[in-house]
Amino acid sequence: MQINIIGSGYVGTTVGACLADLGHEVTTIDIDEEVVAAINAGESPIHEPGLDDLLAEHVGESLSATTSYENLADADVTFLAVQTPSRSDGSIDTGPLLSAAEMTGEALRDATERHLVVVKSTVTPPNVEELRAAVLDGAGSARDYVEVAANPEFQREGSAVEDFLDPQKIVFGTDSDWATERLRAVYAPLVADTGANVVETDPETAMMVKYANNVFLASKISLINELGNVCKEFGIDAYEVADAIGMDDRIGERFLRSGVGWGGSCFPKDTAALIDTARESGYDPELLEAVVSVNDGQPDRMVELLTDHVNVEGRPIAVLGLSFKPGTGDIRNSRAIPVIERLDALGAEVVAYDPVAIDNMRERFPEVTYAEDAADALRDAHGALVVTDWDEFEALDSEFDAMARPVVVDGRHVVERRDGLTYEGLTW
Ligand SMILES: NC(=O)c1ccc[n+]([C@@H]2O[C@H](COP(=O)([O-])OP(=O)(O)OC[C@H]3O[C@@H](n4cnc5c(N)ncnc54)[C@H](O)[C@@H]3O)[C@@H](O)[C@H]2O)c1
Ligand SMILES: O=c1ccn([C@@H]2O[C@H](COP(=O)(O)OP(=O)(O)O[C@H]3O[C@H](CO)[C@@H](O)[C@H](O)[C@H]3O)[C@@H](O)[C@H]2O)c(=O)[nH]1
Repeated sequence: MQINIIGSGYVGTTVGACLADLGHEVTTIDIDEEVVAAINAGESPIHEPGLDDLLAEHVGESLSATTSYENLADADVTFLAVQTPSRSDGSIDTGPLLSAAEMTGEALRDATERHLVVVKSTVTPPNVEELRAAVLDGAGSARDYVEVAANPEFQREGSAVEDFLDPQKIVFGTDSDWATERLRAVYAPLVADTGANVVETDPETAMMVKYANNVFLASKISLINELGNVCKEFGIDAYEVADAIGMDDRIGERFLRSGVGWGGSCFPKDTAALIDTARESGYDPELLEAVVSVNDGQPDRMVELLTDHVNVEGRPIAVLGLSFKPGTGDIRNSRAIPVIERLDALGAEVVAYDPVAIDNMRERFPEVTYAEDAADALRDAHGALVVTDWDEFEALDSEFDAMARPVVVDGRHVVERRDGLTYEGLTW
């Protein structure tokens, strides 16, 4: 099939490369010329394991990128994978996506064959109608040839390629059998390969599934963090407790890693948007508000554990890990941001290190000192905070001996306790 993907960020680039890998002819379209040039050069515009290899294999063959919407109608399906960032009230800013939807509709004005526009971006159920209208209004007199569907994406950053090519479920939200058939055809090679579960429903329910999925996982982490905070009060190791409760398959062992909390471009944004949209509809989602509040408290708790041991004012303090999780350079809503802000407010001199995310964090905090490696950050530091669970932090050992005050607050359960090191786990 011929497929267009509008938006070549984390989702669009991964989905485009993976659909090309499944045998489709894919064109990715982005308004950012640098992003388009990178893809056409076979280089991923983002750090995502496996993506460079897929681009190198398929660019110039079945995958190409452009800034032009001109030939959209030549394809069978157009996916919209444009950003939907949070506004300060928690609602999502659908502006960029609506504008892409309108441009897509306009590009289909001369369509003479049916075309399916699929929303892959995450939008709340009430936003679906707005998007439908934007595409169809854009299409004008060709509107009868165009239909809008939803196909939310469940990939995680750091394992996006693997997640897309081996999904636990695929969700089709459509208004007609024709649209369902078209989505089935897009995913047919993947379903044949993996036997993935396919959920077929309407577009609004499909988007609610996406929100419920993310908010459930964020709540699970906040619950284990709350339990972990109580464990810490009693001198109990929350990881031992989590291992035990995870044996109950009604609870499950995954997503029970307590610590400094959830960040990223999705959990914070999606939780805030669901709270906002529920409130707008007249329902007050108290539990979800508590889920956010527990998460917001963890970075401060981490800094407090350090200040229980050392005076940070005017002293170099190492912050290890800046991305919101390992395997990505993405710092959107990384827990490192409130940690650095808190240290800064206390007058500490932050020395930060991350294997991938330094350039991104430098834009956010240009005044922070960035170290070459973890050993460099730890040298002469009066304390260290481990914020991201990069594998390389597990191997740290004698590097702690070079600290001026060997105190480590571990927010991710990665550092080994050792003689001569004052070690504080956040929830253990
Ligand atoms: N990041 C993830 O892992 C993930 C996973 C599942 C779902 N989602 C959802 O997918 C959507 C996209 O997220 P992302 O992280 O890929 O965003 P992103 O910011 O990485 O990428 C968005 C891209 O869209 C481009 N763009 C903006 N307006 C455009 C237009 N009019 N025409 C063409 N391109 C345009 C931007 O230049 C950018 O490259 C969001 O709704 C997000 O919630 C993200
Ligand atoms: O036990 C855990 C698991 C995760 N996290 C944190 O939770 C955040 C999110 O992690 P993860 O879900 O692995 O990464 P994302 O790339 O944000 O993926 C989530 O958000 C995506 C965007 O919507 C969805 O597609 C995915 O299914 C969903 O897992 C990160 O800060 C993790 O450090 C924990 O603190 N403890």
